[in-house]
Amino acid sequence: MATAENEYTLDTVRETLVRQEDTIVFGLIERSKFPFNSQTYDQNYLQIPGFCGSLVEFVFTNTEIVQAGRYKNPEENPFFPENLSLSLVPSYPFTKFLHPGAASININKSLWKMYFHDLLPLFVASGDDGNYAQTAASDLSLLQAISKRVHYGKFVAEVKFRESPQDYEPLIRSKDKEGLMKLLTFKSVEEMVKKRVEKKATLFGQDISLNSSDDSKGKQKFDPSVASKLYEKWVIPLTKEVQVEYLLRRLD
Ligand SMILES: C=C(O[C@@H]1C=C(C(=O)O)C=C[C@H]1O)C(=O)O
Repeated sequence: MATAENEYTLDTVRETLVRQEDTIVFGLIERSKFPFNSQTYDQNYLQIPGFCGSLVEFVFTNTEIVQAGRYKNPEENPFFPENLSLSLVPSYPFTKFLHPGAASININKSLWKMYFHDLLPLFVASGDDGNYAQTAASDLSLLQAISKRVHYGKFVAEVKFRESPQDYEPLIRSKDKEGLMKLLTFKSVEEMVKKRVEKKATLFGQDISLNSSDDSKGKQKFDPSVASKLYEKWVIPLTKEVQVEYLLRRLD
C-alpha cells in the first residue's frame, strides 16, 4: 500500500504496529497446529539436485524469488537477499520516506536464529505428524510477520527524528548508542504493547462456542504468555535496535 509521506506520524506508525500484532498472534496460533516436525529443519531430509539445505530454507529461498517484487517495498526485508534479482522486477513509486541508509539494515539472520532456536521450542509441541511443507509454510508467514514488525523500527525512528531533530542530532554525531536508546524508549508504551498482545493471544486463541458463558471455559489453542514473552524478549528490544541502527545512519 502506498502511503503519502505526510501520513507517517507517530500515531499512524503505532497503529500499524498494533495491526501487525494481530498477524503475529494468528501466526503463532497457526504454527502451533503442528508439532515441532524436526524433518522440516534437517539438512539431510531434502534430496533436491542443486539445492543444499533444509526444507524450510528451500521454502524461504524459493518463495522470496517468486515474490521478489515485495522487496521493492521499503517495509519488507528478505531473509536471503543474495538470491534475489530485484532489477528484473518492474518498479513502483513507493513513498520515499526513509533515509537511503535504511536499505543497509537487515537483521533477519538474527531473527532466523532466535525463531528456530529459542521461540519455536517455547510454544510448539514435540513430535512429528509428517506435515513438513505446511509447517515450513507457517514458519514462513510467522517469521515474515515478525521481521516486518521489527524492521518497521526504521519508520518509527524516522518519525521520531523528524519530530525532534534537535534532540537526536547531537547523539547521532557522537555515535551515542545508549543515549539514542534512552531517547527513543517509551516504557509506558512498551508495557501497553505487552499487555495488549497477551490479551489478543487469549481472545484469538479461545475456542468460541455459541453459548457465550462457555467461551472462557474453552481450552486455549496455545499459551498466551508466549506472545507477550516473544514481544518482551525479542520483538521490542530488536525493534529498538533497528531504530538505533537507523538513527546512526540518519545524517550520512
Ligand atoms: C516502537 C516504539 O519505540 C519503542 C519500542 C516499542 C515497541 O517495540 O513496541 C515501544 C515503545 C518504544 O520504547 C514506539 O515508540 O512506539
